Amino acid sequence: MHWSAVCENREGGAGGRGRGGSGGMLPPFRIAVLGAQGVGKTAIVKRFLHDDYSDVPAPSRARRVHLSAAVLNGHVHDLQITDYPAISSFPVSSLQEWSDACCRGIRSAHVYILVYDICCFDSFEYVKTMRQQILETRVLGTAETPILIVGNKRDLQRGRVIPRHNISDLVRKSWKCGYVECSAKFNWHVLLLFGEALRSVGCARCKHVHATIRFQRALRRERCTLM
Ligand SMILES: Nc1nc2c(ncn2[C@@H]2O[C@H](COP(=O)(O)OP(=O)(O)OP(=O)(O)O)[C@@H](O)[C@H]2O)c(=O)[nH]1
Repeated sequence: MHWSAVCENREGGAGGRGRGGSGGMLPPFRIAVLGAQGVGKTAIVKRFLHDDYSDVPAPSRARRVHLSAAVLNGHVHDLQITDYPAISSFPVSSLQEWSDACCRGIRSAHVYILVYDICCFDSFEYVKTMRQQILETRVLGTAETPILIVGNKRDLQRGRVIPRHNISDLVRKSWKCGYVECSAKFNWHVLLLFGEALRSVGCARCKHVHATIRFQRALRRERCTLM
């Protein structure tokens, strides 16, 4: 068994066409990355896709859609990772979603990655509110969309504003969500968090082995190529 990933550099506002419809490939996993301004959403995505990082802040005004593909046990899965700017609220209806260009596609994500900055209390409050709004706007009777909470800037651990165990207990035990702390700057646990996200989507072909382990194994064997 192996896990490797090949990521393309197709980016844009409209999302483009995935490869899910062709050649019998599976439909794309849509991953939405949300969080308050400056928490490091773009840095995380950039680190994951391009192994690149910059200390220069570049505030996003529009959402950015990245298309990539993961090869799982010989099957190609399209990934659509959307890096959203800090939205003021989660759209309550499809109409609201489509009337705000920043929010397009947000309600149909397969997994939400909610990022906060471990040194910024307000950014955790943002995540709390966003999670609540996602739960409230979910269409009744539909399957739950997994939510992964991510504490970024782990390298600034000394400036942490809420003890890790408090957050992790709340998130894991009460919210029943996954929790990962990472540093986009130092590339700590970035791969792990995307592995968690994919695992939570319930990828049929990776349910027996933790997706993260596959990523890491693949990387060790140099089977994972990020272009
Ligand atoms: N120390 C440290 N700084 C980080 C880390 N990740 C991001 N940053 C810095 O935080 C700032 C904001 O990062 P962005 O990736 O632009 O944050 P964002 O959430 O995409 O911001 P908006 O798009 O404006 O909402 C930049 O100066 C980054 O260099 C990290 O892991 N550690």
